[in-house]
Amino acid sequence: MAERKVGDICGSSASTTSDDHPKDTLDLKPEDGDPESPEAQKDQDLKSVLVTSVLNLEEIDVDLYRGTHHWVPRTQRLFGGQIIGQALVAAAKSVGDNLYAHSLHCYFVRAGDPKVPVLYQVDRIRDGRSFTVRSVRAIQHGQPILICQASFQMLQPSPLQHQFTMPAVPPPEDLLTAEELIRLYLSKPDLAEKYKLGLNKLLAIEVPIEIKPVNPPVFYKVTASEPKNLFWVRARGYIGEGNMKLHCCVAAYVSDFALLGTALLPYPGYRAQFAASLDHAMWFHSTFRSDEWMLYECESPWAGGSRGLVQGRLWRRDGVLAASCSQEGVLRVKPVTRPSKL
Ligand SMILES: CC(=O)SCCNC(=O)CCNC(=O)[C@H](O)C(C)(C)COP(=O)(O)OP(=O)(O)OC[C@H]1O[C@@H](n2cnc3c(N)ncnc32)[C@H](O)[C@@H]1OP(=O)(O)O
Repeated sequence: MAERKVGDICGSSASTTSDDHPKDTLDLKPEDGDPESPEAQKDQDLKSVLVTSVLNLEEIDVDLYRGTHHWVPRTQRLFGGQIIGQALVAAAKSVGDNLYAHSLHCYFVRAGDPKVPVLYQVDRIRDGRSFTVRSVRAIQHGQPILICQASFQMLQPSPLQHQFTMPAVPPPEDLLTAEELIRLYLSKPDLAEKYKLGLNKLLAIEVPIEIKPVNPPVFYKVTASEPKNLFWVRARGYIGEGNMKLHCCVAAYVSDFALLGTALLPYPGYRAQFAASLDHAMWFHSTFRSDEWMLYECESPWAGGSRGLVQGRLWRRDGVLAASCSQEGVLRVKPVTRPSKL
Protein backbone atom coordinates (compact mmCIF):
# COMPACT_ATOMS: atom_id res chain seq x y z
CA MET A 1 0.00 0.00 0.00
CA ALA A 2 1.57 3.30 -1.08
CA GLU A 3 2.81 5.44 1.81
CA ARG A 4 0.84 8.67 1.94
CA LYS A 5 2.52 11.82 3.18
CA VAL A 6 0.91 13.82 5.99
CA GLY A 7 -0.91 16.82 4.57
CA ASP A 8 -1.61 14.94 1.39
CA ILE A 9 -4.93 16.63 0.86
CA CYS A 10 -5.76 18.47 -2.30
CA GLY A 11 -4.35 21.87 -1.55
CA SER A 12 -0.83 21.76 -0.25
CA SER A 13 1.71 21.37 -3.01
CA ALA A 14 3.16 17.90 -3.35
CA SER A 15 6.48 18.68 -1.74
CA THR A 16 5.34 20.57 1.36
CA THR A 17 5.20 19.22 4.90
CA SER A 18 2.41 20.14 7.26
CA ASP A 19 3.83 23.52 8.25
CA ASP A 20 4.85 25.33 5.10
CA HIS A 21 1.92 25.61 2.73
CA PRO A 22 2.44 27.78 -0.32
CA LYS A 23 -0.08 30.57 -0.77
CA ASP A 24 -2.67 28.53 -2.62
CA THR A 25 -4.55 30.98 -4.78
CA LEU A 26 -6.38 30.65 -8.03
CA ASP A 27 -4.40 33.37 -9.74
CA LEU A 28 -4.26 31.90 -13.20
CA LYS A 29 -1.32 33.83 -14.50
CA PRO A 30 1.51 31.62 -15.80
CA GLU A 31 3.33 29.98 -12.90
CA ASP A 32 6.45 31.74 -11.65
CA GLY A 33 8.66 28.94 -12.97
CA ASP A 34 11.19 29.95 -15.55
CA PRO A 35 8.86 31.26 -18.28
CA GLU A 36 11.82 31.30 -20.64
CA SER A 37 12.52 27.59 -20.09
CA PRO A 38 12.08 25.52 -23.26
CA GLU A 39 9.36 23.47 -21.52
CA ALA A 40 7.37 26.49 -20.37
CA GLN A 41 7.80 28.38 -23.66
CA LYS A 42 7.01 25.32 -25.73
CA ASP A 43 3.63 24.85 -24.08
CA GLN A 44 2.83 28.44 -23.12
CA ASP A 45 0.20 28.76 -25.85
CA LEU A 46 -1.60 25.52 -24.96
CA LYS A 47 -1.29 26.34 -21.25
CA SER A 48 -2.89 29.72 -22.00
CA VAL A 49 -5.84 27.85 -23.56
CA LEU A 50 -6.54 25.65 -20.57
CA VAL A 51 -5.47 27.99 -17.81
CA THR A 52 -6.26 31.47 -19.11
CA SER A 53 -9.41 30.75 -21.13
CA VAL A 54 -11.24 27.57 -20.15
CA LEU A 55 -10.63 27.92 -16.40
CA ASN A 56 -10.06 31.66 -16.22
CA LEU A 57 -13.44 33.20 -15.45
CA GLU A 58 -14.30 36.87 -15.89
CA GLU A 59 -15.67 38.44 -12.69
CA ILE A 60 -19.00 40.18 -13.48
CA ASP A 61 -20.02 41.05 -9.92
CA VAL A 62 -19.55 39.66 -6.41
CA ASP A 63 -19.90 35.85 -6.65
CA LEU A 64 -20.94 36.16 -10.34
CA TYR A 65 -18.54 35.00 -13.07
CA ARG A 66 -18.59 34.36 -16.82
CA GLY A 67 -16.85 31.45 -18.57
CA THR A 68 -16.10 30.90 -22.26
CA HIS A 69 -15.60 27.73 -24.28
CA HIS A 70 -12.55 26.28 -26.01
CA TRP A 71 -13.34 22.76 -27.26
CA VAL A 72 -16.97 21.65 -27.91
CA PRO A 73 -17.82 17.97 -28.59
CA ARG A 74 -19.42 16.97 -31.90
CA THR A 75 -22.76 16.72 -30.09
CA GLN A 76 -22.65 20.52 -29.92
CA ARG A 77 -23.61 20.28 -26.22
CA LEU A 78 -21.05 21.91 -23.93
CA PHE A 79 -18.48 19.43 -22.56
CA GLY A 80 -19.59 18.56 -19.03
CA GLY A 81 -16.01 18.59 -17.71
CA GLN A 82 -15.65 22.24 -18.76
CA ILE A 83 -18.76 23.25 -16.80
CA ILE A 84 -17.64 21.30 -13.73
CA GLY A 85 -14.11 22.77 -13.87
CA GLN A 86 -15.42 26.32 -14.30
CA ALA A 87 -17.99 25.86 -11.50
CA LEU A 88 -15.21 24.70 -9.14
CA VAL A 89 -13.11 27.73 -10.12
CA ALA A 90 -16.07 30.01 -9.30
CA ALA A 91 -16.70 28.26 -5.97
CA ALA A 92 -13.01 28.46 -4.99
CA LYS A 93 -12.80 32.22 -5.61
CA SER A 94 -14.62 33.00 -2.33
CA VAL A 95 -12.70 30.42 -0.24
CA GLY A 96 -9.61 31.18 1.85
CA ASP A 97 -6.10 30.13 0.85
CA ASN A 98 -5.94 27.75 3.83
CA LEU A 99 -8.87 25.67 2.50
CA TYR A 100 -8.62 22.94 -0.10
CA ALA A 101 -11.22 21.38 -2.41
CA HIS A 102 -12.06 17.88 -1.16
CA SER A 103 -15.35 17.08 -2.93
CA LEU A 104 -17.96 18.25 -5.41
CA HIS A 105 -21.38 16.97 -6.50
CA CYS A 106 -23.12 18.16 -9.66
CA TYR A 107 -26.27 17.62 -11.69
CA PHE A 108 -26.36 18.47 -15.38
CA VAL A 109 -29.93 19.68 -15.80
CA ARG A 110 -29.87 21.17 -19.33
CA ALA A 111 -27.58 20.92 -22.33
CA GLY A 112 -25.00 23.72 -22.53
CA ASP A 113 -25.29 26.03 -25.56
CA PRO A 114 -21.86 26.57 -27.19
CA LYS A 115 -23.10 29.77 -28.85
CA VAL A 116 -23.30 31.76 -25.60
CA PRO A 117 -21.04 32.08 -22.53
CA VAL A 118 -21.93 30.50 -19.19
CA LEU A 119 -22.64 32.57 -16.05
CA TYR A 120 -21.65 31.10 -12.67
CA GLN A 121 -23.64 32.32 -9.67
CA VAL A 122 -22.02 31.33 -6.35
CA ASP A 123 -24.01 30.99 -3.10
CA ARG A 124 -21.91 31.04 0.10
CA ILE A 125 -23.80 28.26 1.91
CA ARG A 126 -21.59 27.97 5.05
CA ASP A 127 -18.16 28.85 6.35
CA GLY A 128 -17.56 26.33 9.15
CA ARG A 129 -14.51 25.89 11.37
CA SER A 130 -13.06 23.04 9.27
CA PHE A 131 -15.38 22.80 6.25
CA THR A 132 -16.69 25.48 3.89
CA VAL A 133 -19.46 24.77 1.37
CA ARG A 134 -20.39 26.65 -1.80
CA SER A 135 -23.30 26.11 -4.17
CA VAL A 136 -22.89 27.13 -7.82
CA ARG A 137 -25.49 27.49 -10.57
CA ALA A 138 -24.17 27.50 -14.15
CA ILE A 139 -26.69 29.60 -16.09
CA GLN A 140 -27.46 30.16 -19.78
CA HIS A 141 -30.51 31.91 -21.30
CA GLY A 142 -31.65 32.62 -17.73
CA GLN A 143 -31.91 28.91 -16.86
CA PRO A 144 -29.53 26.63 -14.86
CA ILE A 145 -27.64 24.06 -16.98
CA LEU A 146 -25.68 22.70 -13.99
CA ILE A 147 -26.12 22.82 -10.21
CA CYS A 148 -23.01 22.06 -8.19
CA GLN A 149 -22.11 21.88 -4.52
CA ALA A 150 -18.43 21.99 -3.59
CA SER A 151 -16.83 21.53 -0.18
CA PHE A 152 -13.44 22.74 1.03
CA GLN A 153 -11.53 21.67 4.16
CA MET A 154 -8.64 22.93 6.25
CA LEU A 155 -5.64 20.59 6.28
CA GLN A 156 -6.36 18.13 9.09
CA PRO A 157 -3.97 15.13 9.01
CA SER A 158 -5.13 11.89 10.63
CA PRO A 159 -3.66 8.49 11.61
CA LEU A 160 -6.43 6.87 9.54
CA GLN A 161 -4.86 6.58 6.11
CA HIS A 162 -5.34 3.80 3.54
CA GLN A 163 -6.00 3.37 -0.16
CA PHE A 164 -6.32 0.64 -2.77
CA THR A 165 -3.25 -0.33 -4.79
CA MET A 166 -2.73 1.26 -8.18
CA PRO A 167 -3.12 -1.14 -11.15
CA ALA A 168 0.16 -2.38 -12.65
CA VAL A 169 0.33 -0.97 -16.20
CA PRO A 170 3.07 0.04 -18.68
CA PRO A 171 4.42 3.58 -18.13
CA PRO A 172 3.20 6.31 -20.50
CA GLU A 173 6.61 6.40 -22.21
CA ASP A 174 5.88 2.90 -23.57
CA LEU A 175 2.48 3.85 -25.03
CA LEU A 176 1.16 5.92 -27.95
CA THR A 177 -1.06 8.98 -27.64
CA ALA A 178 -4.55 8.88 -29.13
CA GLU A 179 -3.29 11.08 -31.98
CA GLU A 180 -0.34 8.75 -32.68
CA LEU A 181 -2.70 5.76 -32.73
CA ILE A 182 -5.00 7.51 -35.20
CA ARG A 183 -2.07 8.38 -37.48
CA LEU A 184 -0.97 4.74 -37.28
CA TYR A 185 -4.43 3.59 -38.40
CA LEU A 186 -4.51 6.21 -41.16
CA SER A 187 -1.17 4.91 -42.46
CA LYS A 188 -2.70 1.51 -43.23
CA PRO A 189 -2.91 1.23 -47.05
CA ASP A 190 -6.04 -0.93 -46.94
CA LEU A 191 -8.03 1.45 -44.71
CA ALA A 192 -11.48 2.09 -46.24
CA GLU A 193 -12.14 5.71 -47.31
CA LYS A 194 -15.18 6.07 -45.01
CA TYR A 195 -12.98 5.40 -41.98
CA LYS A 196 -10.37 7.98 -43.08
CA LEU A 197 -12.90 10.81 -42.87
CA GLY A 198 -13.92 9.91 -39.33
CA LEU A 199 -10.32 9.51 -38.18
CA ASN A 200 -9.22 12.82 -39.70
CA LYS A 201 -12.15 14.53 -37.97
CA LEU A 202 -10.96 13.02 -34.67
CA LEU A 203 -7.43 14.28 -35.35
CA ALA A 204 -8.72 17.78 -35.99
CA ILE A 205 -10.30 18.07 -32.55
CA GLU A 206 -8.19 20.32 -30.31
CA VAL A 207 -8.88 18.72 -26.96
CA PRO A 208 -6.59 20.35 -24.32
CA ILE A 209 -5.97 16.89 -22.81
CA GLU A 210 -3.37 14.29 -23.81
CA ILE A 211 -4.43 10.62 -23.60
CA LYS A 212 -2.48 7.34 -23.90
CA PRO A 213 -4.80 4.30 -23.85
CA VAL A 214 -3.23 1.38 -21.92
CA ASN A 215 -5.14 -1.17 -24.06
CA PRO A 216 -5.78 0.63 -27.36
CA PRO A 217 -8.77 -0.83 -29.24
CA VAL A 218 -7.93 -2.85 -32.35
CA PHE A 219 -9.34 -0.26 -34.67
CA TYR A 220 -12.77 -1.09 -36.10
CA LYS A 221 -12.53 -4.61 -34.71
CA VAL A 222 -15.74 -4.73 -32.75
CA THR A 223 -15.28 -7.06 -29.82
CA ALA A 224 -17.11 -7.02 -26.50
CA SER A 225 -14.99 -6.30 -23.44
CA GLU A 226 -15.45 -5.84 -19.71
CA PRO A 227 -16.76 -2.36 -18.75
CA LYS A 228 -13.26 -1.34 -17.62
CA ASN A 229 -10.76 1.03 -19.19
CA LEU A 230 -7.31 2.37 -18.30
CA PHE A 231 -5.49 5.31 -19.83
CA TRP A 232 -2.75 7.75 -18.95
CA VAL A 233 -4.01 11.32 -19.04
CA ARG A 234 -2.67 14.83 -18.51
CA ALA A 235 -3.55 18.41 -19.33
CA ARG A 236 -1.69 19.76 -22.36
CA GLY A 237 0.74 22.49 -21.38
CA TYR A 238 2.70 23.50 -18.30
CA ILE A 239 0.74 24.51 -15.18
CA GLY A 240 3.33 24.29 -12.42
CA GLU A 241 3.46 23.38 -8.72
CA GLY A 242 1.64 26.01 -6.73
CA ASN A 243 -1.97 26.18 -7.89
CA MET A 244 -3.45 23.12 -6.19
CA LYS A 245 -7.00 24.43 -6.52
CA LEU A 246 -6.32 24.90 -10.23
CA HIS A 247 -5.05 21.33 -10.55
CA CYS A 248 -8.33 20.17 -8.94
CA CYS A 249 -10.28 22.21 -11.51
CA VAL A 250 -8.24 20.72 -14.37
CA ALA A 251 -8.74 17.22 -12.92
CA ALA A 252 -12.50 17.90 -12.79
CA TYR A 253 -12.31 18.89 -16.47
CA VAL A 254 -10.29 15.74 -17.32
CA SER A 255 -12.42 13.37 -15.20
CA ASP A 256 -15.45 13.72 -17.48
CA PHE A 257 -13.51 12.89 -20.62
CA ALA A 258 -14.17 9.39 -22.04
CA LEU A 259 -15.68 8.23 -18.73
CA LEU A 260 -19.29 7.47 -19.74
CA GLY A 261 -18.15 5.40 -22.74
CA THR A 262 -16.84 2.75 -20.30
CA ALA A 263 -20.44 1.51 -19.89
CA LEU A 264 -20.71 0.82 -23.65
CA LEU A 265 -17.67 -1.50 -23.88
CA PRO A 266 -19.62 -4.79 -23.37
CA TYR A 267 -22.08 -3.89 -26.19
CA PRO A 268 -20.25 -3.56 -29.54
CA GLY A 269 -23.52 -4.37 -31.32
CA TYR A 270 -25.03 -1.07 -30.17
CA ARG A 271 -24.09 2.55 -30.62
CA ALA A 272 -25.19 5.54 -28.58
CA GLN A 273 -28.17 7.33 -30.09
CA PHE A 274 -28.32 9.75 -27.15
CA ALA A 275 -25.72 9.85 -24.37
CA ALA A 276 -25.21 12.57 -21.78
CA SER A 277 -23.91 12.85 -18.22
CA LEU A 278 -26.70 13.27 -15.66
CA ASP A 279 -24.58 13.85 -12.58
CA HIS A 280 -20.93 13.84 -11.51
CA ALA A 281 -19.34 13.55 -8.09
CA MET A 282 -15.63 13.88 -7.33
CA TRP A 283 -13.40 13.52 -4.26
CA PHE A 284 -9.85 14.87 -4.04
CA HIS A 285 -7.54 12.77 -1.81
CA SER A 286 -3.99 14.02 -2.26
CA THR A 287 -1.83 16.59 -3.98
CA PHE A 288 -1.12 15.97 -7.67
CA ARG A 289 -0.10 17.70 -10.87
CA SER A 290 -2.79 17.58 -13.56
CA ASP A 291 -0.11 18.61 -16.12
CA GLU A 292 1.83 15.41 -15.40
CA TRP A 293 0.83 11.92 -16.52
CA MET A 294 -1.74 10.30 -14.23
CA LEU A 295 -3.39 6.90 -14.64
CA TYR A 296 -7.16 7.09 -15.08
CA GLU A 297 -8.79 3.79 -14.07
CA CYS A 298 -12.44 3.67 -15.25
CA GLU A 299 -15.09 1.03 -14.64
CA SER A 300 -18.85 0.64 -14.96
CA PRO A 301 -20.36 -1.56 -12.19
CA TRP A 302 -23.92 -1.23 -13.54
CA ALA A 303 -26.09 -0.23 -16.50
CA GLY A 304 -29.86 -0.42 -16.99
CA GLY A 305 -33.00 1.67 -17.48
CA SER A 306 -31.31 3.69 -20.23
CA ARG A 307 -28.64 4.73 -17.73
CA GLY A 308 -25.06 3.71 -16.98
CA LEU A 309 -23.07 4.18 -13.77
CA VAL A 310 -19.33 4.78 -14.23
CA GLN A 311 -16.56 5.30 -11.66
CA GLY A 312 -13.02 6.59 -12.06
CA ARG A 313 -9.83 6.70 -10.00
CA LEU A 314 -6.99 9.07 -10.87
CA TRP A 315 -3.59 7.74 -9.72
CA ARG A 316 -0.29 9.61 -9.43
CA ARG A 317 2.65 7.83 -11.04
CA ASP A 318 4.06 7.06 -7.57
CA GLY A 319 0.94 5.00 -6.79
CA VAL A 320 -0.83 7.56 -4.60
CA LEU A 321 -4.58 7.82 -5.20
CA ALA A 322 -5.15 11.46 -6.21
CA ALA A 323 -8.90 11.63 -6.86
CA SER A 324 -12.03 9.48 -7.31
CA CYS A 325 -15.18 10.22 -9.27
CA SER A 326 -18.61 8.71 -9.98
CA GLN A 327 -21.05 9.61 -12.69
CA GLU A 328 -24.38 8.41 -14.01
CA GLY A 329 -25.33 9.11 -17.60
CA VAL A 330 -28.32 8.58 -19.83
CA LEU A 331 -27.49 6.00 -22.49
CA ARG A 332 -30.02 5.47 -25.26
CA VAL A 333 -28.63 3.10 -27.86
CA LYS A 334 -29.60 1.51 -31.16
CA PRO A 335 -28.23 -1.57 -32.91
CA VAL A 336 -25.20 -1.03 -35.15
CA THR A 337 -26.23 -1.84 -38.72
CA ARG A 338 -23.45 -3.45 -40.77
CA PRO A 339 -23.47 -3.75 -44.56
CA SER A 340 -24.76 -7.24 -45.42
CA LYS A 341 -22.15 -9.66 -46.74
CA LEU A 342 -24.48 -10.63 -49.64
C1 LIG B 1 -20.32 13.56 -21.53
C2 LIG B 1 -20.79 15.01 -21.46
O1 LIG B 1 -20.04 15.91 -21.25
S1 LIG B 1 -22.45 15.30 -21.70
C3 LIG B 1 -22.61 16.99 -21.35
C4 LIG B 1 -23.10 17.18 -19.98
N1 LIG B 1 -24.46 16.65 -19.78
C5 LIG B 1 -25.56 17.20 -20.40
O2 LIG B 1 -25.43 18.09 -21.23
C6 LIG B 1 -26.91 16.68 -20.01
C7 LIG B 1 -27.77 17.87 -19.57
N2 LIG B 1 -29.12 17.42 -19.22
C8 LIG B 1 -30.09 17.32 -20.18
O3 LIG B 1 -29.88 17.64 -21.35
C9 LIG B 1 -31.44 16.82 -19.74
O4 LIG B 1 -31.51 16.77 -18.32
C10 LIG B 1 -31.70 15.39 -20.28
C11 LIG B 1 -31.73 15.39 -21.82
C12 LIG B 1 -30.60 14.44 -19.80
C13 LIG B 1 -33.04 14.89 -19.78
O5 LIG B 1 -34.01 15.86 -20.16
P1 LIG B 1 -35.47 15.37 -20.55
O6 LIG B 1 -36.29 16.57 -20.81
O7 LIG B 1 -35.97 14.39 -19.57
O8 LIG B 1 -35.23 14.70 -21.98
P2 LIG B 1 -35.48 13.17 -22.44
O9 LIG B 1 -34.53 12.29 -21.73
O10 LIG B 1 -36.91 12.82 -22.36
O11 LIG B 1 -35.05 13.28 -23.97
C14 LIG B 1 -33.70 13.52 -24.26
C15 LIG B 1 -33.44 13.04 -25.66
O12 LIG B 1 -33.64 11.63 -25.72
C16 LIG B 1 -34.70 11.36 -26.67
N3 LIG B 1 -35.51 10.29 -26.09
C17 LIG B 1 -36.34 10.40 -25.05
N4 LIG B 1 -36.87 9.18 -24.77
C18 LIG B 1 -36.35 8.32 -25.69
C19 LIG B 1 -36.52 6.94 -25.94
N5 LIG B 1 -37.32 6.17 -25.18
N6 LIG B 1 -35.83 6.40 -26.97
C20 LIG B 1 -34.99 7.18 -27.71
N7 LIG B 1 -34.80 8.48 -27.53
C21 LIG B 1 -35.48 9.04 -26.53
C22 LIG B 1 -35.49 12.63 -26.79
O13 LIG B 1 -36.08 12.70 -28.05
C23 LIG B 1 -34.40 13.66 -26.65
O14 LIG B 1 -33.70 13.77 -27.89
P3 LIG B 1 -33.56 15.20 -28.56
O15 LIG B 1 -32.90 16.07 -27.53
O16 LIG B 1 -32.72 14.95 -29.78
O17 LIG B 1 -34.96 15.62 -28.83
